[in-house]
Amino acid sequence: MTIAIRDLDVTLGDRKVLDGVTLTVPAGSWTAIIGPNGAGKSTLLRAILGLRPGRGEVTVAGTDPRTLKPRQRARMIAYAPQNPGLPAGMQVFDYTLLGRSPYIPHLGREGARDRAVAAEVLERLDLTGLAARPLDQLSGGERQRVVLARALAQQTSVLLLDEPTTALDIGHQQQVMELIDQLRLADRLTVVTTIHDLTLAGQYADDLLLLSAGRVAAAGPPARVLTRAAVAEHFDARVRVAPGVDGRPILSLERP
Ligand SMILES: Nc1ncnc2c1ncn2[C@@H]1O[C@H](COP(=O)(O)OP(=O)(O)OP(=O)(O)O)[C@@H](O)[C@H]1O
Repeated sequence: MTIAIRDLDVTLGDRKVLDGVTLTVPAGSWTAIIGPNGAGKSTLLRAILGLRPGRGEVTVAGTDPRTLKPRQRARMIAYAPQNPGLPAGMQVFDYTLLGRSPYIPHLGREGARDRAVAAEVLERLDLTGLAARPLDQLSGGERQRVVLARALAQQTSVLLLDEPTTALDIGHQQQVMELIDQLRLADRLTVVTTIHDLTLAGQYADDLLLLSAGRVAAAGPPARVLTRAAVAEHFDARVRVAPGVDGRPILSLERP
């Protein structure tokens, strides 16, 4: 499913948080939204979900998500927020099963297939051993993977992930990014993630969108967007940028 945004303005309170944002994410591709704190990255993800009113065009597979009922939307788009409120006391397995809600009839119960999907997702995220653990007894990184598990259990064609790797150790970062990439290739998922680790973003995404103060500062393949000058200008950081083995940029901080 292709995501298309044209000239999107979003105002929150009295601030214009997104200003004339245009973005196309072709079906089956991965775009990472990067930018400094407060640039509008999470707001843009929520706009793709149809949860941020704004002026301009937003479509997912030709449909404006703002016109969808929550259940319809949840069958099309899965969203893993940055810091979701987790129901304390609920077990990991039951929380993951919530991802199946859009497929369970009203007043109905989940079926064997729903339980199988939840179990499989937990297995792929290395969480099977935690299935019976209450959510309030998880580490930050475990919690983050459980939120992703719930989103993956929705089995949608579009996956929106807000900072999916921030709390993860390097091994789990790699595992999560590889898993997202495998799912994308196997099921032709369209993926949009916000991400602060610029090298990680550049290693996995087809395209990067650099937001700065609500505007698109640069967009395109990682090597074109992640330049020393752009990082200096928009993040106020000094970095060295070198091409990795596959030509994708590797950034390292330089001490001033
Ligand atoms: N409900 C709101 N009302 C008013 N301003 C808001 C609201 N939500 C977010 N903002 C402001 O909008 C701007 C963009 O916020 P957003 O969360 O989209 O940034 P971000 O790029 O995801 O930041 P970060 O990297 O820190 O997560 C920020 O300045 C924030 O303070």
